[in-house]
Parts: sequence; C-alpha cells; structure tokens
Amino acid sequence: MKSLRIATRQSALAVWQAEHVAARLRQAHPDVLVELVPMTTRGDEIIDRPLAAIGGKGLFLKELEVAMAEGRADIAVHSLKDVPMSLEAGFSIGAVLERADPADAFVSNAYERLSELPQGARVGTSSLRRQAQLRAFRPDLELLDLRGNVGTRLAKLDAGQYDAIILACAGLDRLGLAARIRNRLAPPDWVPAVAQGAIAIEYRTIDREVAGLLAPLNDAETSRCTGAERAMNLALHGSCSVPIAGFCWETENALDLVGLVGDAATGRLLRARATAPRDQGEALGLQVADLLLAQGAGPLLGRSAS
Ligand SMILES: NCc1[nH]cc(CCC(=O)O)c1CC(=O)O
Repeated sequence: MKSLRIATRQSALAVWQAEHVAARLRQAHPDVLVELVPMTTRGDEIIDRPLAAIGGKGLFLKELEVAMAEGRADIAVHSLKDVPMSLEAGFSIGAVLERADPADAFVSNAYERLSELPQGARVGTSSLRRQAQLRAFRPDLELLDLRGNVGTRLAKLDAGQYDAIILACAGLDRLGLAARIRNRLAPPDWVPAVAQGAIAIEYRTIDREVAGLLAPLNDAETSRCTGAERAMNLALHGSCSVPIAGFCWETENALDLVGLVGDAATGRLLRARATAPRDQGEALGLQVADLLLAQGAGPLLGRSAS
C-alpha cells in the first residue's frame, strides 16, 4: 500500500476531521501517501428541509461509499453520530478516534445560559433530540428549525433570526470557535446524540491492508463507549427521526450508560441508566433500551417518527 485516499464532505467541519485523520495516518505510517478526495453528498445539497424528512443521516454517507466502491477513494471520515446503526453491506468502521467534548453547546449573543432566556425566546435547532430536551427544561420557548453547516447556523444566529441556538461543543472546538460556547449542556442532565464527539473511519471490509493501517488510530475506550450507545440506539430502532440520546463513560472498571427518549412536541422525557463491566458494552446498550421501553418509550418512538 503506497497511498490512502480519504473521501470527505466539503463542509469546514468535515474537512477539519478528514485533515485530522490524514495527519494521524501520516504520523502512524510515514511511508504512506495520504490525500483528501472532497465530494458533495445529497445531505449537503438539501438544506431547506429537516433531515428526518429527506431520508435521514445515511444521505451523508452514500456518495462517499460509492466513491470507495468505485475505487476513487480508500476510506471515508465521518462524525460517528451521523453514521447509521447498520452500514451498507461491504463496509466497516476501521477505527473510532479518541472522543472530543461530547456535550452540546448553548450559543447566544445575548444570554449566558438556557435558564436566562426570556419567556418565549426563539431557539434554533432541527434536532428532535435537542427540541425534546429544550421543551422539557423550558416549555415556554419558541423552537425554530435550523439546518446547514456550523458556519451557516452561526451566521443565522448573528443575523438575529434566533435568540440562541444549540450546537455540538466538539464541532465548535474543532473549528476554533470555542469562544462561541456560552454554556455547556452536559450529560447526564442534558444528554447528547449517540456517539457525539467521536470521529469514525469507514473502509471496504475486504481491504484487509487498509484495516491494518487504520487499527492503530482506534481508541479502545471511545470504541467501547460509543459501541454501547449505538447498541442502545439500534435496539430502540433509533434514527435521526426520533429523539433518542445516549452517553456512555468509563469509571474504574465499568461502563456507565445513560439513555433518553423524548417527545419533541410535549417535552416528555424518559431516562434510564445502568452500569456493566467494560467488555459488556453491547449488553449494556440493550439493557438501557429495555429499561426505556419498559417505561413506555415504544409509543413515543413510533409517534415522533414523522
Ligand atoms: N449534526 C451535524 C454534526 N455532526 C457532527 C457534529 C459535531 C461533531 C461531532 O459530534 O463529532 C455536527 C454539528 C452539530 O451537531 O453541532
């Protein structure tokens, strides 16, 4: 293997993440030529409708997978939270990098925190997960759709369309925009998207040589924790069209997982939490999913999938 071509979306965040992976690969394999292959996905092109309405997060992967299948790229770099629970046949995740800050960020030009917003303030987010938690904490707020990449969302906030918006801390940190974070909305009180803050590298499963090159970039702890979160999400049939949140972290020798299912319309939230030995991440994910279903998550998941 003499070269590794990385397929990437062209948003500033996607390119930062691809460059980050490229740097890590060059460091691990000085003899391998690593280059970026930027491309546009349907998820990037359609920005006027909520993701849930146009087919979900898989839209961000498809074109990159086609490029790999056609031999125009060897690997693709993704935010793991945008990766569907089941990959297309023939593709695998070769490495999950060490997680950045998993928390959501409260971003505003006039207010320091969610509790300071005046009655009826306008908050922008198209994420049902964020909407459900906003409704729960502040039923009075006016929730407004907000899509587009991080830069676009900040520009709309600055133009006065919203009093505050919610973004991921990891994305802001990576883009050098940490100063925009007024307040961290952190787990376990406020629960982020499953796998938020983790970068994943996808490859064609038959490329054993590529798998070997990716392996040293894998962070075992992040891989275990996001594995538990994704197992929970899969057991709940989670997609981006239902408000599911999950966060797993490691204590001494165990995994601790909090899961949340909400209703974006009413702000009703169901929460569950459990622990398990470090090597039991998948079983832990299933256990927390069962605890949520036992509380009545089923109808919530069905009803909000509009
Ligand atoms: N929804 C798009 C998306 N996918 C990943 C991130 C942030 C980076 C990460 O979670 O690793 C973001 C931006 C955001 O939600 O603010």
